[in-house]
Amino acid sequence: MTDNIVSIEDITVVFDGFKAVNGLSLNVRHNELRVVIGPNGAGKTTLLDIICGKTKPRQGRVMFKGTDLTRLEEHQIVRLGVARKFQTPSVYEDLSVRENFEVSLPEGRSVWGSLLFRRDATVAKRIAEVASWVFLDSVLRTKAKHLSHGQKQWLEIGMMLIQDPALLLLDEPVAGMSHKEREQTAELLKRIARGKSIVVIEHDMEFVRSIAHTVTVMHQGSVLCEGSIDEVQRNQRVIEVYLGA
Ligand SMILES: Nc1ncnc2c1ncn2[C@@H]1O[C@H](COP(=O)(O)OP(=O)(O)OP(=O)(O)O)[C@@H](O)[C@H]1O
Repeated sequence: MTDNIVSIEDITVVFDGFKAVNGLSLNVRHNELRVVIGPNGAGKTTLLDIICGKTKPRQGRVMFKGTDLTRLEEHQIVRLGVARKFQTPSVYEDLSVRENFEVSLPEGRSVWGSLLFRRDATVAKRIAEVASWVFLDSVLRTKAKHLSHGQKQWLEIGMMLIQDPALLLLDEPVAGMSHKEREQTAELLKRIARGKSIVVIEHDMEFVRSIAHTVTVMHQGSVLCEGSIDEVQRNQRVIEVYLGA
């Protein structure tokens, strides 16, 4: 029995002859909050794209719950328990916060367009619970378009949580957030990681320091080093890559 929720094994991705990811291997444990950092173009977003099935590698496997995700379609990967958040928040602007949660529920998806599924007590409880986790319980009736940028980021994280995934993939979740919102998001991610695994791409080193269990540094499509934030910040090759970038 492996302690890893996801094992990325020797992945290579080629775009027009260019190796965006080059023989990359990475393991993420259950209930781990892993941060991936690296200079622009290091292949961080491509890594998340491979796990969620958006990009197919030329070589390698991504093992999750005994299944090779590289053989599955994106919607099948979502159903297995992998949720992805892109850099820009993507919420339904004209729907309220509550409705955004409703359409994200596994039950809501099949009737999308009508919103006619039962608003039973279980659904209401689940929405209230998630709304409170992501600091939106007081704005459940507000249309998403009236939320601040930070609140939209939280809403999207809530829309992932409501599906109860085992693994969350987050691309720069605190971009555009205020200092206070960043602190709240750090607390949120730490709380989520008590029961789920998270892989987060982040540039803000103060934020990274506040959340990371282990930091993976990517460079030119491969893992340059892995360790605690202090270990990677002391690493001579990491310093060279960042100064030379
Ligand atoms: N669809 C694509 N077609 C061609 N090249 C691509 C494609 N997607 C990414 N690339 C290239 O692959 C490399 C890795 O890109 P990726 O977006 O994964 O890097 P990143 O580490 O996330 O960078 P950033 O921090 O700037 O977001 C870059 O050189 C990028 O230009």
